[in-house]
Amino acid sequence: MTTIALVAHDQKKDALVAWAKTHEAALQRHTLYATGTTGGRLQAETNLTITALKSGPLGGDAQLGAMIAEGKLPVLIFFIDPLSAMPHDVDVKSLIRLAILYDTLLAVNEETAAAVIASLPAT
Ligand SMILES: O=C(CO)COP(=O)(O)O
Repeated sequence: MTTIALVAHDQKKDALVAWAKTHEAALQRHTLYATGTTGGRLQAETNLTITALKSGPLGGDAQLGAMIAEGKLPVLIFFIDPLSAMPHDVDVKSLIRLAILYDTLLAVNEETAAAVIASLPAT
């Protein structure tokens, strides 16, 4: 069982929910976290059990960054919107920076996320 965080910007939330439905059986074997709005969507639209943190712009990205820094989050699936300006751009950059710094498995699109999930031990 691996701890995984699922995060999507607004324009990518439909894609993440669809991806999570496709990979629901695999995701169920792991401990799941999400930022607030992403987590709410996943809780409403899948059968996954998810701990929802604060919404990204209100500190959710920072909470995930802290988990990474503390060695508590080895996998981050983060569907980033490359076409919209974000009020919390510094938080987004910080989260990505910490994921790189701590050698976190980081997926930013469906294909990479599928490969990451497939690489995790099932138990
Ligand atoms: O803003 C986010 C990531 O940067 C995601 O936050 P929400 O899931 O609360 O929309």
